Amino acid sequence: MERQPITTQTRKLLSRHQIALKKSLGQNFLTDAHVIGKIIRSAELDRETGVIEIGPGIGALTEQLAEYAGGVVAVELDDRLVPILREQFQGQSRVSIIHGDAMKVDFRRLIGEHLNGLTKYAVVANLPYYITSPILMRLLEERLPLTHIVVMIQKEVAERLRAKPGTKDYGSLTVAVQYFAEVSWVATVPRHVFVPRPNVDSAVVRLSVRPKPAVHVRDERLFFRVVRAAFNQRRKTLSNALSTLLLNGKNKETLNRWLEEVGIDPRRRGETLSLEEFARLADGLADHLGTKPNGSGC
Ligand SMILES: C[S@@+](CC[C@H](N)C(=O)[O-])C[C@H]1O[C@@H](n2cnc3c(N)ncnc32)[C@H](O)[C@@H]1O
Repeated sequence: MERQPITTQTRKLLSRHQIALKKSLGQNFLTDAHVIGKIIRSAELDRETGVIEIGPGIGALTEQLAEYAGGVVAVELDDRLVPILREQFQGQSRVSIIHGDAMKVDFRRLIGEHLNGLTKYAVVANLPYYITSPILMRLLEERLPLTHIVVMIQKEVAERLRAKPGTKDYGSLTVAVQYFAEVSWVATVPRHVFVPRPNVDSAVVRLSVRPKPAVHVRDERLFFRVVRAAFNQRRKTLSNALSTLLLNGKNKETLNRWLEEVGIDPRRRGETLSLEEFARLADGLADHLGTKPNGSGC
């Protein structure tokens, strides 16, 4: 019922401002109030929660975030949309519109400047799909004070985030995201609720950020190097994939012995390893290669 008005509103607004949407900026605007409702409910907002929104577009989601959250900082890259947003939220002290690139802005500073005094922080967004993986990794790796992230992303990528070992969707993004957060599926979203309609279906997922990573590792950098190496050459055995990376292909026998020491069969493929096994493997290798203090991961 409510779909028609939002679609009409969106089209009218864009045409009034003579804005042709840019595919290169991932501009597919959400026009379904029910889907917006699902995102909002999953975000569990209250007046103590500050929200960072990435890519507010013309503000359909922003409006609802402002209704329920204690404050909203919305970061939009397209300079044609920023004045429309500023006009729309004029006089609403809880909403700050920032013109900037979500891959570059200093989120910690935005929280300090615009969401000061709130006690919880979340990211809620219908993401521009071309930055999905790097922005999620950025948000998680920087260890921002976020309790959760609720995002609409391409369904295919959402499947990768929640994948289990040994499946085709399981990859380095899965391991990295599940290391930092617990992933839950909120909703599958068909392509027809967007203007313009994208070529793929979408999904809303919630990442509940873990107070501590899912597994303890002694050298986080090495852990992520091992994960990347294992998936870079998915069809290779661990023995082959890791010896290329860690030992320039030399000393495969030594590496096999190290793998066996931690109870991992060198003939296995990396894509079959659970997070716990990757952690055990990385810690075992750290014993032989030396460790570095834990710092930024991937
Ligand atoms: C999928 S649309 C979502 C729009 C709106 N939130 C909605 O749900 O209808 C993505 C938005 O992100 C903006 N965007 C694209 N790249 C961005 C970036 N690097 N930083 C911030 N915003 C970006 C686009 O201009 C667009 O407004």
